[in-house]
Amino acid sequence: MAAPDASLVLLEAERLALQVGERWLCCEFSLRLAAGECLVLLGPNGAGKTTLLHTLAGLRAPTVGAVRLGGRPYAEWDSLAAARFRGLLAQQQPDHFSASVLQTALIGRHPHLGRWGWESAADVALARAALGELGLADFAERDILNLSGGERQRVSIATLLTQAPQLFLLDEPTNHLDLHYQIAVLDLFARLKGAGRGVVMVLHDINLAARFADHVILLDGKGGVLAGTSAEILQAEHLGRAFDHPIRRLDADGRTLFIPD
Ligand SMILES: Nc1ncnc2c1ncn2[C@@H]1O[C@H](COP(=O)(O)OP(=O)(O)OP(=O)(O)O)[C@@H](O)[C@H]1O
Repeated sequence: MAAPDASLVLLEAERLALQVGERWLCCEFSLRLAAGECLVLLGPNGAGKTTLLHTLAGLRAPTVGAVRLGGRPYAEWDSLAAARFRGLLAQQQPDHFSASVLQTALIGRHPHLGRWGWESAADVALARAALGELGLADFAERDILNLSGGERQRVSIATLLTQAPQLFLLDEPTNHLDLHYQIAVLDLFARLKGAGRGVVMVLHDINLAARFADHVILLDGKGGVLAGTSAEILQAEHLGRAFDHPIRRLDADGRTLFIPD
């Protein structure tokens, strides 16, 4: 794999603040994600993680401040070019119609297709390879309406891999996944990060955040934000305050673990 070009800034947010209705989800903060880095968004239910992720994805405008993708505001991006640069794994997949797993994974190629929109043999090969990465090689002809929750989540991740963006924005990527696939999926994104991609993900598991994050943004659900390196933010005191529950830090075999008291 090529060494990451850390000088390439994939995503920046400057003096960002977000409001929904009358409520401020977060006060002003800034972030900068370079190629080869992983940022994890943490916080209690309703704190604003998905809203922040969607703002970083350019799906909604910030209330205050600016977001830049690859150095340019979203307004200066053509939507297809932006879809080739950043891809979003949404929290839920609204499936209304039958489609095969392979057809679904191929949706990831849409931003790359030419004028007539036909997928080539190379596109199909990419989709099949992505399904293989997620342990779905034998699922290509299955109907997405008949999959288990974890299988459907893996198809969504395969679709995002098929899209092959520079920057991955993941809303709870471990949703519905068993222990094996939680680690397998996060290891996969760690490898992509090592190859120079960027990763921003919402997680609920503090220990997975400790294992995979370089940077953390911790929302406390009352408008407060802590942003910094993983070591700076993942401290029992900060976490306990944000989650409104005492949390203890344990160090075992060179690993840090956080457990609720
Ligand atoms: N369009 C909207 N109008 C009003 N309130 C909204 C809107 N969108 C989101 N909210 C509220 O904003 C808050 C933040 O929602 P968000 O989905 O970003 O939280 P979250 O941190 O991702 O939560 P969870 O951990 O439960 O997924 C919630 O209280 C939600 O009800």
